[in-house]
Amino acid sequence: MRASQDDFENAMNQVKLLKKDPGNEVKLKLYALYKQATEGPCNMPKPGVFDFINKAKWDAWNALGSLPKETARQNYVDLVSSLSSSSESSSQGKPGADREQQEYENLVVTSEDGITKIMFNRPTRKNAISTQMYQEIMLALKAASKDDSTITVVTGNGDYYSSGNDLANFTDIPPGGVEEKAKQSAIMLRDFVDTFIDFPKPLIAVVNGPAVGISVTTLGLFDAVYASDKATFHTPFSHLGLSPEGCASYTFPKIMGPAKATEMLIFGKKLTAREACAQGLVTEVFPDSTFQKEVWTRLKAYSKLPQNSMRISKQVIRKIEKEKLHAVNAEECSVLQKRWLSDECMNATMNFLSKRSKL
Ligand SMILES: CCCCCCCCCCC/C=C/C(=O)SCCNC(=O)CCNC(=O)[C@H](O)C(C)(C)COP(=O)(O)OP(=O)(O)OC[C@H]1O[C@@H](n2cnc3c(N)ncnc32)[C@H](O)[C@@H]1OP(=O)(O)O
Repeated sequence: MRASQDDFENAMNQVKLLKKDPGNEVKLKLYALYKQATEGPCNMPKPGVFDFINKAKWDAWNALGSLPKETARQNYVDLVSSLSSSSESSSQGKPGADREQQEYENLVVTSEDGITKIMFNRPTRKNAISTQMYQEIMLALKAASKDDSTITVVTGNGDYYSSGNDLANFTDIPPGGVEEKAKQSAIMLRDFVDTFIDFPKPLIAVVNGPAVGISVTTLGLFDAVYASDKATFHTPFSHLGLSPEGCASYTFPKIMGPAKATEMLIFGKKLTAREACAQGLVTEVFPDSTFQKEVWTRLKAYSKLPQNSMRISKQVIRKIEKEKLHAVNAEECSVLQKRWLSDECMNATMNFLSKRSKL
């Protein structure tokens, strides 16, 4: 049966009631189907390359070609119905699944044997960190800081640990324009990094594969970093017209000395896991074939150590640096707010997003 105009209007109202943000890709699809259903094929002039948000909308609408209005209306209703049912089922909770703490879109968070594991879960995007994922990581870390686990582990699902900031974050421009986006992003980034600085328990990175950008810089704020020998560590900030974040401008020179930090943070030299270990960024490297088994055996043993003692020792070790780290974080975010608006950064991002050029 074809969707009626009433079904279509009901679906439009349902969209506003969704409990979970469906993400940019789905929102673009909804926009395109709505336009096609109400106006027919896209006949607007194509927006300029720097008009990111309108160009993305135009592309999505234009991609529907000559799809009939009735089919677009039906597809819109079907899509909203699938979103409504998945958001209902995820808000109902899962009886018996008490180890899984909360549903996240981009993370899998589990607690077992005194260990809370926060796993990045966007393997098809190499675990690139979307705006929503930054928020989810902050929420998961805040929850882990209060739960009864003794240690917290961050790792990645799939072949990458994380490819860093999702460069599509640059396309989601709010009505206030790109300056407003840069301002909001600087606030978000500062909160994100503050969450790592203030994390009260032993925080351990299990780096299962390559790490890029912010997923590398934040390692300087972890208490231990275990890496597979397949992992690499890459901070291509100059290539992207950017500057360091995650307190790396302070932690990296401190960890590896200014000369080695310069090679990474300014010249974008990619380190192997063994090189990163020799520089002190990584605690220990394991052969990939035995990585998971060896690391988790070790972590399970560490998680049995007295909880309060570990927490207090971390506090003693980190206390003297905390204020400094917060100041460094604030400064890095303020510098980045300007870098994001620079031609160097805009061109590098556009280059990646249009040609998918690799680092
Ligand atoms: C106006 C102001 C807005 C500011 C918003 C910023 C908010 C906070 C910023 C915090 C600062 C952080 C800085 C950084 O992290 S810098 C590092 C950014 N990362 C990159 O530049 C990596 C880009 N990716 C790549 O170079 C390659 O994808 C990679 C080498 C990682 C893997 O190559 P490979 O060939 O093995 O795999 P694919 O490229 O085919 O990847 C599969 C698909 O995943 C997509 N992908 C991967 N990484 C990213 C990414 N970081 N952002 C967006 N998309 C990514 C890739 O495009 C493929 O997609 P398709 O299958 O659709 O082509």
